Order: sequence, then structure tokens, then C-alpha cells
Amino acid sequence: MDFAKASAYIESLYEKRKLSQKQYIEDTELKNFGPVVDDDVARMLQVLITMARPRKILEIGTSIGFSTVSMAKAIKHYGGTIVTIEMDAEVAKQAAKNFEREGVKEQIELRIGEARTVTSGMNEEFDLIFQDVGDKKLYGEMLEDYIRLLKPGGLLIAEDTLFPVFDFGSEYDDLPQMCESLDIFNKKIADCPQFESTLLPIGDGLTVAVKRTS
Ligand SMILES: C[S@@+](CC[C@H](N)C(=O)[O-])C[C@H]1O[C@@H](n2cnc3c(N)ncnc32)[C@H](O)[C@@H]1O
Repeated sequence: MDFAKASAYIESLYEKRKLSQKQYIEDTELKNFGPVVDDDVARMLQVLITMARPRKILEIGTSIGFSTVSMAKAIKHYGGTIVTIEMDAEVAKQAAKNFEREGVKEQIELRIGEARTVTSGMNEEFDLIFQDVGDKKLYGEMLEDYIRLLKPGGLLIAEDTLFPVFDFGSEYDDLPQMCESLDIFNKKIADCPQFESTLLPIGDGLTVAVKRTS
């Protein structure tokens, strides 16, 4: 299959959607921020949320909040909530402005801080965790924390997991380390007895894992 052709066709089908990554970035004042998910990933998050109806979502890595807003628009229909964690205070401030602009600020609690530090102090349980943190080492290092924080039957979704097989050129200085960290995570989750999982070739690779109930 020609993936570029398939992707262009799929995007043409959804171009009338109100929330698009391009428009969201254009509407954002701040211009220097961590990359946000592609439209196909935003749609997949919305499909999974509409199907699983998670009451409580935890997102690691907010940036300007495109994925957060995409998820918030899906949970707004039934009254779910999102806790999202971002370390960069300036970027978080912009995300908060975007939540207000998009009419979803009531659904979202933004916690500013380092992801591992914030999650290690958490005792609450979540129905869905979306891992999209910039520091890719944390994917594997936080897996135990996610098992603790996820309810049985809960979803762990992780973005960027096909980095190990992408040809990025010189886009990222620390690419070899990022790829190594993501490869470690991919192997851990594939072998993890607590999860049923797969890796979808959308966005930069999207891992979808369900925590087993027994
Ligand atoms: C890929 S971006 C998130 C994009 C966002 N999920 C979206 O699609 O709209 C990753 C973010 O993780 C943040 N980050 C990096 N290391 C972090 C850490 N240790 N704790 C919390 N946030 C971190 C970065 O500042 C960056 O904004």
C-alpha cells in the first residue's frame, strides 16, 4: 500500500472537521513549543474515548494542549475529566489560554511540574493514560507507575512509539537516545503480562494497550 496516498485520502475525508492541528497552531500565540499530535492521532483518541467512555484521563506532556483539547471535546458529552501534566510553565500558560478559547477549561486540570514527581504523589486511579512526554526515557521508566494508576480495563495510549524505525534526518539532536528509550518501552509493553497491546502506524506510531482485568 502507498501510505502517503492513503494518508492524503483519509485527511481529505476529514478536512471539514472543526478542530484541526493546523488551525489550532495558527490560533496559538506562542510559537515555540513541543510538537503536538497529528490529526489522525487526535481522531483515534476521540474514537477510543467515545468507545470506552473514560471518566478520568491522565495526560503526560501537554505542550499547547492540542491532544488535551481533542480528548476534552470527546469527554464533554458525558462529563469526564482530564488531568494533564506539563513541566514548562510558559507552554502550560499558553495551554490554559487555549483550553479557555476552545470552551473546555472546565473539563481539564493542568498540573505544572515534572511528570515523575507529580505522578509519584498521586493516589487516584485513571481510566485512560495518554503518554506523550518529551523526555522519552520516561516511557519505560514510568510504566510501573502507570500500572499502579490505571484501573483494570483501563487504556494506556502512547505516542511516538515508531520513532525507532523512522528516518528523521537531523530533526532531533538526541534522536539515537530517544529511539533507544522508545525501543525499550515497546519491548516492555509487548512482553508485559498486565497489558493486551498493539502498535498502530498512525501519527509517529501509537501504542494502544488495555490493562487486563485478571
Ligand atoms: C510532544 S509534547 C506534548 C504534545 C501534546 N500532547 C499535544 O499533542 O498537544 C511533549 C511535552 O512534554 C513536556 N515535557 C518534557 N519532559 C517533561 C517532564 N519530565 N515532565 C513533564 N513534562 C515534560 C515538554 O515540555 C513538551 O511540552
